Amino acid sequence: MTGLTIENVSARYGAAEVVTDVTLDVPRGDLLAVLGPSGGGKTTLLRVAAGLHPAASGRVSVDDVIVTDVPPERRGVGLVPQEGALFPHLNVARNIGYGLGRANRPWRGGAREEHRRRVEELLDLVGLPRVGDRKPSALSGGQQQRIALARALAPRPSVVLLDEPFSALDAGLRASLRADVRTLLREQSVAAVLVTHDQTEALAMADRLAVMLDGRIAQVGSPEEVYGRPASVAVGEFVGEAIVLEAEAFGDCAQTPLGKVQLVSPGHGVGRVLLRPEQIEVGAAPTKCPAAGSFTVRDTAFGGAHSEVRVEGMGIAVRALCTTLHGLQAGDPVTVSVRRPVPFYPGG
Ligand SMILES: Nc1ncnc2c1ncn2[C@@H]1O[C@H](COP(=O)(O)OP(=O)(O)OP(=O)(O)O)[C@@H](O)[C@H]1O
Repeated sequence: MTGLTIENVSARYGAAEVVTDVTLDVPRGDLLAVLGPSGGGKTTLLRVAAGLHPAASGRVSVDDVIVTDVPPERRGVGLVPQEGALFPHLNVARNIGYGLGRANRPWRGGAREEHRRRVEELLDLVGLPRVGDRKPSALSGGQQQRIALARALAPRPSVVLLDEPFSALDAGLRASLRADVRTLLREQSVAAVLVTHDQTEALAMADRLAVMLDGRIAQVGSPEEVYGRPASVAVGEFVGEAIVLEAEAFGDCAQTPLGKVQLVSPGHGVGRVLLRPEQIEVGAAPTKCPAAGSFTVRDTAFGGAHSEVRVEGMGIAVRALCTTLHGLQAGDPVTVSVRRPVPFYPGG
């Protein structure tokens, strides 16, 4: 199943290149999340894919057809922009109808009936069957984004591009809407690209995750790969909380302030390792003869499924996420170890 292919695409505003040599491939039914800091070029990349901004070089294909020079409405690409995407003066049905491209065209044969049926089908699809007559202002933020999605899906595109579609919604609504949208996009078998700077959203929704830093794709992989084996410290620090420690590697292991750690692939010499708070295991230290170089608890915070223990020692302070606090309290001596192998990045 082909979908969207972006090959060696660069894009500029005047002399400034903001997207550099990007290559990405999104099969139908898959969702690729593009995650990156503000100003990294994510929106510009989407606009190039949608045909709303010219590529300075490279090419864009939809279902194996090169569309780099095809106008937006003929590319088979739907766009769900950030908030405020609906026309306020049109009711919901007409907003969706706009996506069907009926503007200024006469009705012929059963076209009117067919159009009405498709709009109803789309309203059902996004779970809002009875709001066709309402104005967008009479809908909640989440409902408006569902309608924006229905409008994008109306002409049965091969590709749907979503530009921070949930950014205006509160956390609870966001979580439920993103699960619904994910299911819907998969059922419709479209190739979807979601642009976001929200790591949780990207990790939760993506089949594959691309991290975009300074206009370039710094890494593409499954969410687990990118989170667990970031290609660089910069990627690791952007995708989730990172603990970066000085290290000296000797083969499969490295010496760090948290003791000896196992490496995901062999390394040598000085550099850094990157780990996640849930990889740190904290245990009560023997009180009679505590080992030299042990750690003490700075503070704890019970958090239900995951509690937080902040420990300090050996000149560093780290935050560990644990499933239980084991009765630990501030000032308690503890031992600290690292679960699972960690990536090593050579260099001072
Ligand atoms: N119309 C424009 N004219 C000139 N420069 C622009 C224009 N739009 C964006 N830029 C610049 O291009 C760079 C990339 O912007 P872009 O909006 O693609 O980034 P982004 O990763 O989507 O950011 P955000 O997450 O804040 O939306 C930024 O430096 C931005 O200032």
